[in-house]
Amino acid sequence: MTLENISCNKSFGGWHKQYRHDSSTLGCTMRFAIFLPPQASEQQPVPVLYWLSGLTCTDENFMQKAGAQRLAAELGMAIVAPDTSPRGEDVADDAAYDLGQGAGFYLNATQAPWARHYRMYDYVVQELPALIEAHFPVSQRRALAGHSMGGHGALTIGLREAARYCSLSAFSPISHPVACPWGKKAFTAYLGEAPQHWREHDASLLMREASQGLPTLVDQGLDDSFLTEQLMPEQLELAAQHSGYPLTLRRHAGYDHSYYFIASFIEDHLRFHARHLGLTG
Ligand SMILES: N[C@@H](CCC(=O)N[C@@H](CSC=O)C(=O)NCC(=O)O)C(=O)O
Repeated sequence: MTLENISCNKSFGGWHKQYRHDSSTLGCTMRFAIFLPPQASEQQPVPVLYWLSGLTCTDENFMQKAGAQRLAAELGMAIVAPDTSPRGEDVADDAAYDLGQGAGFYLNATQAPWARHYRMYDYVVQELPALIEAHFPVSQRRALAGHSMGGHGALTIGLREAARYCSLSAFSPISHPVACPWGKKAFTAYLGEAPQHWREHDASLLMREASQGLPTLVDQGLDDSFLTEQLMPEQLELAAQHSGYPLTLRRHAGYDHSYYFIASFIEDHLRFHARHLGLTG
């Protein structure tokens, strides 16, 4: 598998780099970003936090706006940020911001015209970590986090693939997509109209049935314009209470849906993951 390096910037003693590669899972060329802390070496492979971004994002939003590099460098944690969908002229798309390119919803589509390329679940779970672990000085200790659509991705993937991760976190996740407009629209297009095929992509439904769980931190701003109609964190909370899932859900007065909110609390998420990745006590 060939990786093409397209940018390289020193940051807090480590390196922020972007790469392009041909994805066999998605059938297109993909871009991702990686932050490697100064500690990373073949002798000392470091654990990795995978960050899944939200609607309209690329690999760049988190890396440029969240302000995670200083602490990741201190903790000795790599961060990988993939794109949010397959990309390219021959990849199906939609004019709306919440479907198609930039809106992959971290699932494997089953419906035409999406099924050919939209396989972000397999890309995030299998292809990307295999690529990262083969080419960079990182260990197989992984954590998963994300924002909004990416929070939905982090929670649903972590709930279904618990053996692959040490911890999960999310900012403002789409917590109950089977019941919100973003989720219903995307799931109808990608998975078809039958809601029984949607269940395994709904964090609240998965959490409700979970028999064991990963330590999970969720932060939600109370001035988020998407809170009531799209995000529904209370459904996640009810599900965790039902199954005894180890969820910590925090609500923050005055914060909205933006990266200003993420930047305000990213330190807590990195320290939370560092504990569960074995970097700190
Ligand atoms: N109405 C906006 C919607 C796009 C938006 O708010 N995107 C969020 C994620 S929303 C859920 O997944 C985001 O992270 N944007 C990028 C950023 O850098 O802030 C629109 O039309 O764009």
